[in-house]
Amino acid sequence: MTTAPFAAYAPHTTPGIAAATTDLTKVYGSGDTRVVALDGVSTSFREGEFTAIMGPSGCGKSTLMHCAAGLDSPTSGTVRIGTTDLGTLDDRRLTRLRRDRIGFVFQAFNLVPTLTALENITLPLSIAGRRPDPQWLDRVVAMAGLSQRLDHRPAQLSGGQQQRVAVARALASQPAIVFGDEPTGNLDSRAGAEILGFLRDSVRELGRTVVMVTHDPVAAGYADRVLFLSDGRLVDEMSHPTADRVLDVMKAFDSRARTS
Ligand SMILES: Nc1ncnc2c1ncn2[C@@H]1O[C@H](COP(=O)(O)OP(=O)(O)OP(=O)(O)O)[C@@H](O)[C@H]1O
Repeated sequence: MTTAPFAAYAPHTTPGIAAATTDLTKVYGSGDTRVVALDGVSTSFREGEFTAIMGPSGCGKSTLMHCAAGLDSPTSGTVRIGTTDLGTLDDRRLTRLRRDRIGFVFQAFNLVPTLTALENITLPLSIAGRRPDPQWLDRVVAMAGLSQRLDHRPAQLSGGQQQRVAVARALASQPAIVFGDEPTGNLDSRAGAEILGFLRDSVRELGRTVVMVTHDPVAAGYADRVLFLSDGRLVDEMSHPTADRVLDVMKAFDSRARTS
């Protein structure tokens, strides 16, 4: 395991890179309450790749995801989505970029209860005044296994089905990258496996790029690559992960935390 600050891939505007961070630092508070949540994180997310971000509680996973997705602004460093440096955008253009090029899936499904599944899936496009591409939408809905549920409202769907609606909603605009923050955190293992399979298929079959924060080594085992954060720094990376290998790295974090 590497212990020095870890730079996974060259963080430049290389073709084939969906998003990249360079020397990303995020500091919350000041004085006695100062917390360095991210401490110089440089990494990139290749197009058509599924990346999981893992690490002990409080290591900065959500902060990294929120900064990379333009939901939070870094203290210093840069974030690029494709070739666009988010630091150069005013609020209006940043909002538009998030709407048009980024999909989000959170632990809470965040569906509108009065809308049907189909209306929820197409809501961001409707708000943007865009019409969904019918062929794309059909593929996403079929992949989500929701073809027979499109007229149902969220209360008529299981938790797993609701999260599948949320993933379909994230994919509906054909985003350059989808960010997930613990997308299986509210689901039992079977429903979670369906969501993870759906995210993986969206990468393999639809060519999307997915970045997911998770605590769960089984979830990370669905990814192509796992980045490990510790104390706001990237400390390791694993390609072609398995749940067992991820668990071994997480146990090493735990034992270091106990002995330090
Ligand atoms: N708004 C905030 N104000 C102050 N400190 C914050 C804020 N958000 C996060 N932090 C701190 O920054 C550090 C990183 O938090 P973050 O939520 O990114 O970690 P995490 O790895 O996602 O944690 P968890 O796995 O527990 O969700 C933590 O020490 C946290 O307490």
